[in-house]
Amino acid sequence: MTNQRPVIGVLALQGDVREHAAMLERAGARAVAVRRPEELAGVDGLVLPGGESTTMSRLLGVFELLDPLRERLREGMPAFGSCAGMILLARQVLDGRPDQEQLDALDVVVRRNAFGRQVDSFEGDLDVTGLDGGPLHAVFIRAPWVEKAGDGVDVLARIPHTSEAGAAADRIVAVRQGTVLATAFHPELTGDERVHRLFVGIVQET
Ligand SMILES: NC(=O)CC[C@H](N)C(=O)O
Repeated sequence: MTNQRPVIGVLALQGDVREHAAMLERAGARAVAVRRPEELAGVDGLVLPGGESTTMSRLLGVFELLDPLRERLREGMPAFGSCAGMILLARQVLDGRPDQEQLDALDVVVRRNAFGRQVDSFEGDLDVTGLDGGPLHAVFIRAPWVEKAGDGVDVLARIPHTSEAGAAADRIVAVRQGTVLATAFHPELTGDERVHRLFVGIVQET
């Protein structure tokens, strides 16, 4: 579907739905909210925003989206998960709730609230593979990190070695596996739509 304006859904159960939609529009897509299976059926790709992965996992069940979403991901629908969205897309979560559901669309193990309770939120500049135009300013909010990535997963960004990084230095915070993209941070909050552009490009190529 190269060169067309793709229709990209934003999972609208929780989180920065409007912000993601605005960034997608700026990046050349048409954004629609997805809350029902019929809405999911009509999109070319899906953004899963941040929020609380335990709650979002429960709401996916309540809104009867869990099976249709798994099915579309299995069929290759492109998806971009930010923060809690990254957790949902992962194969496995550490420090999650035993009953939280995984979509298993990314061959990664993520650690929830990985940066520790003292570090609720922080910001920093990251080099992200595939983004032109210099480092990306990234906002982390009770963020996960990728503890382990499978062979088919491209690591796009890691926490840099700085004096304050401590045990977080080198941790993986952005990944791509085929048509599935995920960031531990919130690119919808900084006014820089490069990550959304990358995702719109993935959808157009699919
Ligand atoms: N900003 C976020 O999405 C936070 C994620 C949240 N800590 C979770 O476990 O799902």
